[in-house]
Amino acid sequence: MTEAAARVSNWNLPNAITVIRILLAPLFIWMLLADGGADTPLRYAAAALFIVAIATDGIDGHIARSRNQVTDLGKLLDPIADKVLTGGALVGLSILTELPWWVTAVILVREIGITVFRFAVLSDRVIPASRGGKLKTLAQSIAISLALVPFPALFGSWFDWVNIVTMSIAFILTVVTGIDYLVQAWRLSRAGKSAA
Ligand SMILES: O=P(O)(O)OC[C@H](O)CO
Repeated sequence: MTEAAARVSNWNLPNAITVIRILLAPLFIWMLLADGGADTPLRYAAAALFIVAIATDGIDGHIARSRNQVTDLGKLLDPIADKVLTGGALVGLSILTELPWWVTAVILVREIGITVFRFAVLSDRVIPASRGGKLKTLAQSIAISLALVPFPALFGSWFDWVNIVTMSIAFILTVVTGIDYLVQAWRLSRAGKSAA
């Protein structure tokens, strides 16, 4: 744990917002699947809840920095909250057959992999989200938000292409930033071996 982060209490507003984001995920997934994904008010409500919950990602980080309430717990929990929400949405969309399972599987393997990596090195250091990781989460959030609102039913099937393009960008960024973390992990393990 870093010394500065160790002095700040974990009981603070930014961490509370992050925990609320995690707790909202099961409700969101239930709302998405309850009507079988049909174009009903519940589907729109699920999309709205996802957008509000994922938007707080920037808010908790901003509050933490502006109030000097950055904690190691927050650095660890924040990416987990994002992954619970985005992962839940991707699994939900695949269950509804609106997104191929292989896309969801590759993204989940990357997201779970980096989380395991974060916990594996926890005794040495906390690995915060990289710039690339933040950009990837933004791209995923946009792609998933667009996929959750049944835009093709509203505006026509050309909107399917908007979904394919935005999800492809999110997918590529997910894989590229995942490889970047793998390189980091490899460098860390080499540094550890040469220090031993
Ligand atoms: O790619 P990660 O695991 O660093 O996650 C990035 C975070 O979700 C950004 O808030």
